[in-house]
Amino acid sequence: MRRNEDLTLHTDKYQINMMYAHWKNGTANKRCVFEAFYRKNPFGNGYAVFAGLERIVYYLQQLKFTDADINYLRQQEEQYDEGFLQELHAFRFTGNLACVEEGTIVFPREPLIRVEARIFEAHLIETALLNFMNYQTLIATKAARIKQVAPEDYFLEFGTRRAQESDAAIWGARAAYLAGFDATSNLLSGKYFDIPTKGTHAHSWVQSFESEEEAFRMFTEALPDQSTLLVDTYDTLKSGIPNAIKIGLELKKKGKALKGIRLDSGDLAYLSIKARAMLDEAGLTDTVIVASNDLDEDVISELKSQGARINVWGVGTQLITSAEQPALGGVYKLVAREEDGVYVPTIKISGNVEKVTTPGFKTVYRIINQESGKAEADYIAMEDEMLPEKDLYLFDPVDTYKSKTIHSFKAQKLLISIFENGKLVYKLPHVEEIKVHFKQQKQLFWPEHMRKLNPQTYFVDLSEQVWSTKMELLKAASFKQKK
Ligand SMILES: Nc1ncnc2c1ncn2[C@@H]1O[C@H](COP(=O)(O)OP(=O)(O)OP(=O)(O)O)[C@@H](O)[C@H]1O
Ligand SMILES: O=P(O)(O)OC[C@H]1O[C@H](OP(=O)(O)OP(=O)(O)O)[C@H](O)[C@@H]1O
Ligand SMILES: O=C(O)c1cccnc1
Repeated sequence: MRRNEDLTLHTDKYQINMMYAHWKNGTANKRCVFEAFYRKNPFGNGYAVFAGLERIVYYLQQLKFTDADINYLRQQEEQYDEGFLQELHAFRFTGNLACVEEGTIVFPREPLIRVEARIFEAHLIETALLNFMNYQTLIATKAARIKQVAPEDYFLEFGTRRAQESDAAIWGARAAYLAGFDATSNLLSGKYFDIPTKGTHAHSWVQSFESEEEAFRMFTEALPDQSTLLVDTYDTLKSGIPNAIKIGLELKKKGKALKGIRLDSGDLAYLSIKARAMLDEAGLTDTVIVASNDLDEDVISELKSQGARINVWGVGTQLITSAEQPALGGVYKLVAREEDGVYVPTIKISGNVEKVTTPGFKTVYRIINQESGKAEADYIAMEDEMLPEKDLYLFDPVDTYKSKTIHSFKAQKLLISIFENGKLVYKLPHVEEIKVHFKQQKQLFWPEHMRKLNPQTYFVDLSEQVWSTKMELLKAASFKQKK
C-alpha cells in the first residue's frame, strides 16, 4: 500500500548537506518555522484547489533512514562524518505540521503548509512536500476549471497512458476526482482511494473483429448492462452510429439498454448533434454521448457554445500532464528561527518585490462577511495574534491606502494541525468528504473570483503586525546593505 512507500531519500542532496553542516556546527536542534506557498495562480485562474496532504501524511509517517539508505549516503559523500550517519538511524519527524485541508480553495502567497520543527528535520522534508503539493494542487485546479465549464455533465479522467509516470497518474486521478471529476479509468487509483471507475473500449476491440457490427454485438453480449460503444473506428455517421443503434435496439428487445456511444475524432459538436438525432429517432433516448480527444476546458466550453449534445466528457492528456502549465511553482521558505528560546522572524529579500518573503510565525484566516456569507479576503496574522471581535481593518499590503473595515465577520482558520510533536493528530478524510468540502468552498466566493477568464483578484491581506514586521526587516536589510 502506498502509505508504506520508502521515500526518505526522495529529497535533494543539498538538504542532506545542510543537515550535515548543522550537525557539524551543533545547530541541528535549533527550531525554525517554514511555510510552503505559491506565488501565482496557474492557467490565469483566480484560485487554486489545495491537494497533496494525504500523501504528505503517509510520507512523514514512513520517514526513517534504512541501513541501505545510510550506506548509500556514505558512498555518495565521503565528507559525511560517521557520527552524522549514525545519527540518521534515529531520525524521525518529531515536529509540528499545520496544513490547509485538501479541497480548500487557496490563493497566492498565503501559507498552505507550515512546518515548525528542528531545522535538521525541516530541511529534509522540503523537497517531498513541495513535490506532492505542487503537482496535486496543479491537477486539482485544472480539474476544477474543466468541470466548471459544464457543471451538470459527467467527467471521466482518462489520463493514465499519457501521464508523467505512474505516481502522477494515480495521485493525479485522485486530485481530479476531489476537484469535480466523477470517475477515473485508473483501477489502481480507484482501489487505493475508493474512487468510482469507468471504462468503454478501444478502437483495437473493433479492429479485432471482421466487422464493426460483430464487435459491438460481442461487447454488449459480454457487458450488457454497461456498454458504451466507440463509434469512430471506420465512419462515425455511416457505420459506427447505425451499427450502435442496431445493437441498441437488439438490447432493448432483451429488456436491456445501450448505455452510451463514444465519439473520439472529427467535429465533436457536429457529430454529437447528428448522433443525438439518430439515437432519438431510433427511440434510444437514454443512450448517452461520450466524447474524448484531447479535450480541455477551452475546447469543452467551445463545444458547449456550438450546441454539442455531449453528456459525458473523457479527459486525459491535457488534464493529467497539466499541458498548458506544467508547474505550480510552490516554494518553501524560512519565516522564523529560534534565538535564545524565542522565535525571531526572518526575511528573504529579492529585487523582485513579488519574491520578498513575509516574515514571522504566522497563520491565515478566511474572513467571511456575516451579512453576505461570502469570503471577503484571506488575512495573514501572527500565530499568537488576537483578532478583533468585530471591525477588522483590511488594507492592501502594497497600495496600503486601499483599505476597508469589515464590521461583522467570521474568521476561519485555514491551517489545521496535522502533526504535533511528530504525532498524527488529524483524521484523514475520505476523498468523498474532500469532494463535499470543495463544493462548499465554491459557495463561499463571489463568481467574479471564480470565473475562468480574467477573474477578479481575491485579496490576501496582512495584519498590521505582520505588515510592520515585514517593513522593519526590509528597512534593516537595506540599512545593512548600505553600510
Ligand atoms: N467542433 C469543434 N470545435 C472546436 N474544437 C473541436 C471541435 N471538434 C473537435 N475539436 C477538437 O479539435 C482538436 C483536433 O481535432 P481534429 O479533428 O483535428 O483531430 P482528430 O479528429 O483526432 O483527427 P482525425 O479525424 O484525423 O483523427 C481536438 O482537441 C478536438 O477535441
Ligand atoms: O485524448 P485524451 O484527452 O488524452 O484522452 C484519452 C485518449 O486515449 C484514448 O486514445 P488512444 O488513441 O490512446 O487509444 P484508443 O484506441 O482507445 O482510442 C482515448 O480514445 C482518448 O482519445
Ligand atoms: O474507457 C475509455 O474509453 C478510455 C480509457 C482510457 C483512455 N481512453 C479511453
